[in-house]
Amino acid sequence: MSDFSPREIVSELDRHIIGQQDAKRAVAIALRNRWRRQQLEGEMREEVLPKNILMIGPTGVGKTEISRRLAKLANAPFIKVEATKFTEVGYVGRDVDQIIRDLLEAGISVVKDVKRKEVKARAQLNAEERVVEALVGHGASQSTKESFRAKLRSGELDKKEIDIEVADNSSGMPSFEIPGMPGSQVGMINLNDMLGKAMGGRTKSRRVTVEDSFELLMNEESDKLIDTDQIVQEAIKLVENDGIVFLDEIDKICARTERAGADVSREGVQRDLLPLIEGTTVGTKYGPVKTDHILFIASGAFHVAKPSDLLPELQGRLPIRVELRALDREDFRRILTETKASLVKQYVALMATEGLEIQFTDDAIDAIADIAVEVNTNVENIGARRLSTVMERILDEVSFTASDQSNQTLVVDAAYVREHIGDLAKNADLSKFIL
Ligand SMILES: Nc1ncnc2c1ncn2[C@@H]1O[C@H](COP(=O)(O)OP(=O)(O)OP(=O)(O)O)[C@@H](O)[C@H]1O
Repeated sequence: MSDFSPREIVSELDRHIIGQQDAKRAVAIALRNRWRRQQLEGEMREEVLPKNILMIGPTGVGKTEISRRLAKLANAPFIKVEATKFTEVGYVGRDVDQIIRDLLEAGISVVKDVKRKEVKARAQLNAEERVVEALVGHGASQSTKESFRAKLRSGELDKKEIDIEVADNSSGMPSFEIPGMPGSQVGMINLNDMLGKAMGGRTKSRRVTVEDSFELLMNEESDKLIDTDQIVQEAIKLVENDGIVFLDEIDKICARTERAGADVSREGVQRDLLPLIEGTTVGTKYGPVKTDHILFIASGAFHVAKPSDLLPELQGRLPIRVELRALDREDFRRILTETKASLVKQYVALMATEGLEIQFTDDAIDAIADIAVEVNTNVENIGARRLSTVMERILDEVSFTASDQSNQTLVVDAAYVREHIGDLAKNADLSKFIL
């Protein structure tokens, strides 16, 4: 859990996302409130529920990005789910609880990463010991071992091939799921695990170079040092207290009174989601997970349906409303140049690996922003996502030829941009396919 103040959270988000201050502010408060809750004791701590957020705004303006960055900042487990996934044909009560199971898997990865880092130094030593043994054999004297260890550390032996024993995870047995049974993973017997344990963990011998053996052995050694049960317990706690679920396209599961039929299932989805948001306990193969304090960020364009079309109970559970505005030309300019890993910076860095220096002039940035606005207006407004397709098109040729252009400099100016987009942007039919 991070102890950033709301102001610090916003300024951290500012490095990646242009504008949308209201949304940044709302998520910053939500995150800080979680920290505040953790400082409370006893009953009060349980009583304080998260103030879930409803983000309203067109596609591609930063709704997901803000939430994802927030989760990263807090090292919180995060998943994005399309609410409409549950209205697809064949839905028949598809398990919304799966959201929480997936979130727990995300939580387990977060905890595992942290633990792996903690034990890295020890795992490294253990892995080294195994490589030395593979090189000199069990019976070798301490002094032989030491001299090989020194050679190993100097990288002298990197290319030498050795045989190592690693765990054999392929049991030859296909894993299976029980189709049509929601929640079938709960308590499902994992045959692979069972067989693995019964046989005391099988190993197989592999011939690899010293260099490659390290990664294999490091993973194995760090997993040995980490207590799996402890990881699961910590992950469950992390998910319950810090988990964030991003529910996209919530407006698409609003029931519109005039079209009954298909909407029955939509309202059904809202009803299914409600307990998760209100707080329930979901069974997972690792144990029960309480959802009371998980933060839900719902989002939608709400072009047709309005937030007031949601079930009243759901409206009540999404008390914080923030609007994200459509992006304009100036925003596009700033997204291209000011964000930490902007597309422009990414292309410059990629081409630099080939020894080709690319310089974007100011008027090139203007031109790219203009084209993105043009195509968004004429074809379909997909927000900042348009920048990726436009940039890809402009740099298509140089991406192909960069390998033959080392030690050169390419200046991308407005003329270059126009030349490589040509009339595409003006031709709505063509742009539909290419941009
Ligand atoms: N305001 C912004 N600043 C910087 N980058 C942005 C901004 N808005 C969008 N982007 C970029 O555009 C892409 C799409 O944005 P994002 O996934 O946040 O869309 P969204 O608003 O969640 O839309 P949808 O509801 O369709 O998922 C991302 O790669 C993101 O980095």
